[in-house]
Amino acid sequence: MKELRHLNKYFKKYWLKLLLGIIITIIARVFQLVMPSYVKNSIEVVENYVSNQLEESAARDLLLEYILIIVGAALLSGFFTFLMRQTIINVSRYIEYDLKNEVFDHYQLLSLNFYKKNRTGDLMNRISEDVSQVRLYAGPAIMYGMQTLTLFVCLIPLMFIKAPTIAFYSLLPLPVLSILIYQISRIIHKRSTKVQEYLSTLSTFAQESFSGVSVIKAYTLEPQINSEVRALALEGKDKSMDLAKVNAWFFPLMILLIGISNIFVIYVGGKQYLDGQIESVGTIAEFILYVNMLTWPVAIVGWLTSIVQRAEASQKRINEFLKEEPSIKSEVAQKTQISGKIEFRDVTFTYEDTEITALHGISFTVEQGETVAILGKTGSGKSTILELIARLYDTSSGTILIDDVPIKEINLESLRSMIGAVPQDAFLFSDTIRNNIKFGKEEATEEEIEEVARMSVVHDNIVGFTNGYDTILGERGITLSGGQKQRVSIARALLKDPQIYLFDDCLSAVDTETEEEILNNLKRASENRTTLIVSHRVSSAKNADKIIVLEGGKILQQGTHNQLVAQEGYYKDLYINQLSEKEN
Ligand SMILES: Nc1ncnc2c1ncn2[C@@H]1O[C@H](COP(=O)(O)OP(=O)(O)OP(=O)(O)O)[C@@H](O)[C@H]1O
Repeated sequence: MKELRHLNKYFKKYWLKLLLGIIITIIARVFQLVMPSYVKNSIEVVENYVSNQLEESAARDLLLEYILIIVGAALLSGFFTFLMRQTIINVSRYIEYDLKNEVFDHYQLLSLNFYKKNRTGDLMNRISEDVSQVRLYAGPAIMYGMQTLTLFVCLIPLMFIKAPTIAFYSLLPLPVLSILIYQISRIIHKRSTKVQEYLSTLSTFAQESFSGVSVIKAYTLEPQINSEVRALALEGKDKSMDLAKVNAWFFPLMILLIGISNIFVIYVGGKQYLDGQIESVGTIAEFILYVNMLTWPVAIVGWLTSIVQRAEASQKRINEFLKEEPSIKSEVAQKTQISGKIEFRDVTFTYEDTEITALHGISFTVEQGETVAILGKTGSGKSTILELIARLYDTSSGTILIDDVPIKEINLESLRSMIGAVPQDAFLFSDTIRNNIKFGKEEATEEEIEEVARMSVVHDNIVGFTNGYDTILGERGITLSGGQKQRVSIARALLKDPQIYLFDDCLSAVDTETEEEILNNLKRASENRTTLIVSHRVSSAKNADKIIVLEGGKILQQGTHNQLVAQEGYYKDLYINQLSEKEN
C-alpha cells in the first residue's frame, strides 16, 4: 500500500463526498437487512394461520403490512444504493481525472532524453491503463469494501444471535469462496494482461502496415504481411481462449458454493426445526436470504484483494515517472528579454543514449540580427547546434551564451518563447491548417495568418483546397506534400515573430524557384532577427552573412559565400556541383 499513499492528497481533497458516500453505503445496507426478518415473519403468520392460531382477516392484514415493509425497505435500499454510486464512483472519476492531468503535466515538463528512454506505448499505458486500474481502487474498491464491511459487522452477529448453529454451518463455505475467487481473479488478471499485450502488438503491426501500405504494395509484400497478421491473430486467439477458460469458472464456482451453503442451512435448519430447537420454518427462509446476501460481498473480498494489488502495481509504475526529474530545468525564475546574439564557446556535445559525440569543441559567434548558414555532410552535427540553442539538451562541456549570458542562466520559457524553430521533419497536428499555423500565436488575426502563409508561398495551395484554411490535416483529413508541410511549418514560425529563427533544412522538399522566393521573403521577415539556416544547398546559404561548414562535429570552413568560393574545399566543390546540376 506504500505506493497508493500518493492518492491520499486526492482523498483529502474529496473527503466530504467520500464520507457522505460511506454513510450512504451504511444506510443502504441497513435497509437491505430488514427484508429477510420480515420474510421470516410472513412465513410465521402463514404457519399461525394454518395451525388456527390466527384469524384469516388478521393474517391477511399482517401479511399486507409485512409485504409493504419489505417493498418499502427494498425501495429505500435501492435509492441509497443509487446515491452511493453517485457519490463514491463520482469521486473515483474525479481522482482519475486529476491523476491523468498530474501525469500529463509532468510528462510535459520532462526533457527529450526521457522520451527517448521510454517508448510512446509505455507513456500512453501509464496514463490510461494504469490510471484506470488505480481508479478501481479509489472507487469501486472503497464502495464494495464498505458495503462488505457493513454487512459483515451487522449481519454476522445478527445471524449468531438468531440461530448460532445454522449461522456457523451456513458461513462455513464462504471463506473457501473468498480464497477461490481471489485465486481466480489473479489468474484472470495475468491472462488478460497477456491478451492485452497481444492486442497491442497486433494493433501496432496493423497500424504500421496501414501507414506503410504504399511500400507494401510497391514491394508486393501483401502475402507476407497477411501471414504475419494471421500468426499474430492466432497467438492472440489462443491467449483469449486461455482467458475464457478461467473466466468460465467464476460464476459456476460461486453458484456451487452458495448451493453448498444453502444445503447446510436447509439440512441443519430442518433438523433443528424437527428437534424443536427453532420455532419457525421461517428462520430457514430467513437464513437462505442471509446467505445469498453474503455471497457477493464474500466473493468480493477476493476480488478486492486482487484489485488493490493491481492498483498498487499500477501506482508504482505511475510514481516512477512522477519521480522523474526533468534534466533541463529553468534555474532562473525571472523572465528576460532576449535580443538574439548567440555564441558557442568550445562546445562539445555527446548524446547520452547513443554516446555519439555530435559536436567537438565548436566555437563561433552570431551577432544579433545576423543570418548564418550551416552546411555539411549528413550527420556532421548541424541539427545538434540548433537543438542546443533551443536548450533541448545541455552541452557536455563548453558554454553557449545568449546575449553574452550563459544559456543556463536564462529563464527557459523566455528563451524558448523567443525562438521560432522549423524542424527537419515538419510536424503538423491533426487539426485545421489555420490552427496549425496559429500554434505559435493563439491570438493571431486572419490577416496575419494569411500574410505569413503568403510569405511562406503556401497561401495559394491552401486556398486551392475546398475548405481553405479550415482544411483538416492528418489522419482525419488530407495529407500535405512534403514541401507543403515544410512551408506551413515555416508560416507557423513566422507568425510567432521571434528574435531567433532556427530553420533546419526546411526547404529541402521545395523546388529551387520556390526556395528562392521564400528565402527572399524570409530575408525581409527576419530583418533584425538572428537567423540560423541549416541546409544542404548552396542556394539557401549564399546570401547569409556568414557560412559555417561542419564535418564530423568540427568546423571545417567559415566565412562569407565570396570568401568560401575563393578557397579550395567542401563549399567550393559543393557550389560547383550544384551549379552544374542547375545548368544541366
Ligand atoms: N536524438 C539523437 N540521439 C542520439 N544521437 C543523435 C541524435 N540526433 C543526432 N544524433 C547523432 O548525432 C550526430 C549528428 O547528428 P545531426 O542530426 O546533428 O546531424 P546533421 O548534420 O543535422 O545531419 P543531417 O544533415 O542528416 O540532418 C549523428 O551521428 C547522429 O546519429
